[in-house]
Amino acid sequence: MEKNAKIYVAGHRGMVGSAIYRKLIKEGYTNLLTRASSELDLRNQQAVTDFFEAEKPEYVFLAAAKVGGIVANNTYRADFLFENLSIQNNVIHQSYKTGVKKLMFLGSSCIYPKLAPQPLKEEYLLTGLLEETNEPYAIAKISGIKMCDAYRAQYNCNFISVMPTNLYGYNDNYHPQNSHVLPALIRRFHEAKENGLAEVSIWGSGSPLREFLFADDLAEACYFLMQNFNEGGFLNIGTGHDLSIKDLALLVKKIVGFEGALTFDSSKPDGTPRKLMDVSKLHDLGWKHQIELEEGIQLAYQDFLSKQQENSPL
Ligand SMILES: NC(=O)C1=CN([C@@H]2O[C@H](COP(=O)(O)OP(=O)(O)OC[C@H]3O[C@@H](n4cnc5c(N)ncnc54)[C@H](OP(=O)(O)O)[C@@H]3O)[C@@H](O)[C@H]2O)C=CC1
Ligand SMILES: C[C@H]1O[C@H](OP(=O)(O)OP(=O)(O)OC[C@H]2O[C@@H](n3cnc4c(=O)[nH]c(N)nc43)[C@H](O)[C@@H]2O)[C@@H](O)[C@@H](O)C1=O
Repeated sequence: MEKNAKIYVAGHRGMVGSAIYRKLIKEGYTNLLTRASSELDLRNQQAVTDFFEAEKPEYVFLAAAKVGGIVANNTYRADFLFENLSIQNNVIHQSYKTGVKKLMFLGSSCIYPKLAPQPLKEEYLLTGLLEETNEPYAIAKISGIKMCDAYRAQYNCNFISVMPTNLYGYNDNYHPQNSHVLPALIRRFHEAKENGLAEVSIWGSGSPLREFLFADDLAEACYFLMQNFNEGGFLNIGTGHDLSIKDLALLVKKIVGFEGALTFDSSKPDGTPRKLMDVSKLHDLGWKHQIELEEGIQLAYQDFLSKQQENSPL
């Protein structure tokens, strides 16, 4: 990508979009295009058409989506399907219509079958039933991959797809019910420590295994792949290591400095037992993560605390 290329970062205010935006600024890109959802609702087909015709970006990072944890996915099933299909249909189609040179679509590790062999290889897609709690979101993400491939086949569009594992980092979503596990635990342990609570409740059994990649590492991978990956299908992006939710909780507990006990709330869903990404294709291309989990959680906790002090919305 030329340094003065017009690059649209869709979702630039989110955790992933803001990390990609920071990376592009650091690399000296001077012509970045952004819109908040309040300025441009990507579910609105006419608004997206008008925007692309007026702005004609050359490159697009599609990091705008309706995103949330296991309970949010299972509660707002229709919204996760409709909003994500609308956003990606509009952005991918208008990218084709206006001649975008390259687009990156961000999917998620939830696309894989619930009980696929581990670690998950890209070829395991659509080889089994999906995890029920996030099936709508997964169907939308699988559709995004297939749409990029269909536009490559029919219109020769260079639209690539990447599948990140669970992410965390700066500007994460700390909503008590709708967030993912890692930010949820940072907030819950912090508030328990501040309020002198005796125990903290962890959703589910604590037995599921999850892999976590720091969002700025993901941004590095997205930048690397935007420069070096020009094929159909998709690539896993992760660390290649996972841990149990119980061990994650004990790590967050230690970092936050909460000294009470853990309890496990079996009324909440465990979701997929494990979804460790096979990242050998990405490693073979020459990229590997840099930020390990303990350091990443410390960085995320500092960001959480700074936002608390600013009283900015969590
Ligand atoms: N977080 C995670 O663990 C993982 C995330 N991903 C993927 O990464 C991408 C980004 O996720 P993440 O950064 O965590 O999500 P966030 O919720 O932090 O950010 C999502 C962004 O999408 C924008 N957005 C949502 N709806 C609309 C809309 N209707 N019109 C315009 N913009 C909209 C929001 O804009 P605004 O702020 O202006 O409202 C927001 O900035 C998604 O594709 C997600 O599937 C993949 C794997 C794991
Ligand atoms: C990225 C990925 O993220 C989601 O899938 P998920 O990984 O299952 O999501 P999660 O982070 O919410 O849960 C992981 C595990 O953690 C346990 N857990 C414990 N305590 C809390 C807790 O307090 N909050 C949450 N959210 N989970 C908790 C929880 O019970 C589960 O066993 C989907 O968006 C999916 O579509 C997707 O793409």
